[in-house]
Amino acid sequence: MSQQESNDINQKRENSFTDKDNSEEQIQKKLEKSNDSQGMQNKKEIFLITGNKNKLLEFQQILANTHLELSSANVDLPELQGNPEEIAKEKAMIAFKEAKKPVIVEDTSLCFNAFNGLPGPYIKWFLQELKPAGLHKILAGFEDKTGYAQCIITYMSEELKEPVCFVGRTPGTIVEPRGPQNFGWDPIFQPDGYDQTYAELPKEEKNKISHRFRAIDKMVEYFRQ
Ligand SMILES: O=c1[nH]c(=O)c2ncn([C@@H]3O[C@H](COP(=O)(O)OP(=O)(O)OP(=O)(O)O)[C@@H](O)[C@H]3O)c2[nH]1
Ligand SMILES: [Mg+2]
Repeated sequence: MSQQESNDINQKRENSFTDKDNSEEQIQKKLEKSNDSQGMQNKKEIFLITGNKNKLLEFQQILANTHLELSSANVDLPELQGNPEEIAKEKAMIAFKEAKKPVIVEDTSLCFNAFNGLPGPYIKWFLQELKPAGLHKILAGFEDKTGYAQCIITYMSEELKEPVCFVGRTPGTIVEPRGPQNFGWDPIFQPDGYDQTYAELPKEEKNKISHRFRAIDKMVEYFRQ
């Protein structure tokens, strides 16, 4: 990477922390507030930074009966380009630098096999412009409608040289939208073995088989040791 490219990336990071809702001061306030929820005993605290309310809700539901106690801060972290693991690791490094304490972040991909894994980590921007129905339509010219949902949770702390990743994948098919439209691409993702989409499934069912559940399960094991 050239010096200029490296400067540009650093500038992008600086800018993302000086947006009006995301100034360094605002972020520090949010992070300090989250420290108030400490003081739990016999439970290990994990600190999640995400700007996505629905993700946070699923984390809370899935972790409810585990030895992990979740606290969180609502910050939409910058995401650089790269493959899903690179993006997730970089996101964790930025989060750790800001939080100055052990932190987890999560990055979700929706991958189409006909597109060799794209849109992948860029699904957020595709979804924003095309909506779930348009996402299904872009596969019209392809016979293969299969894909997978992937969640990468990344943990970073002072003891680690680099972030640790926990990857969860759920295979499925991209279908016409069915079910409530309140969470992302849930209405177009039908997991293998089910005739309902993520959106149509009761939340308890989604949380037993989802990409997020599978990644969280690996993380819970890691923290048990
Ligand atoms: O139907 C869905 N079921 C899910 O289980 C799910 N998990 C994430 N998403 C969406 O996929 C994109 C990921 O981007 P993403 O990982 O960068 O998330 P984000 O930017 O919203 O939050 P964060 O990065 O602050 O944590 C965003 O559009 C999310 O809304 C989901 N949609
Ligand atoms: Mg994001």
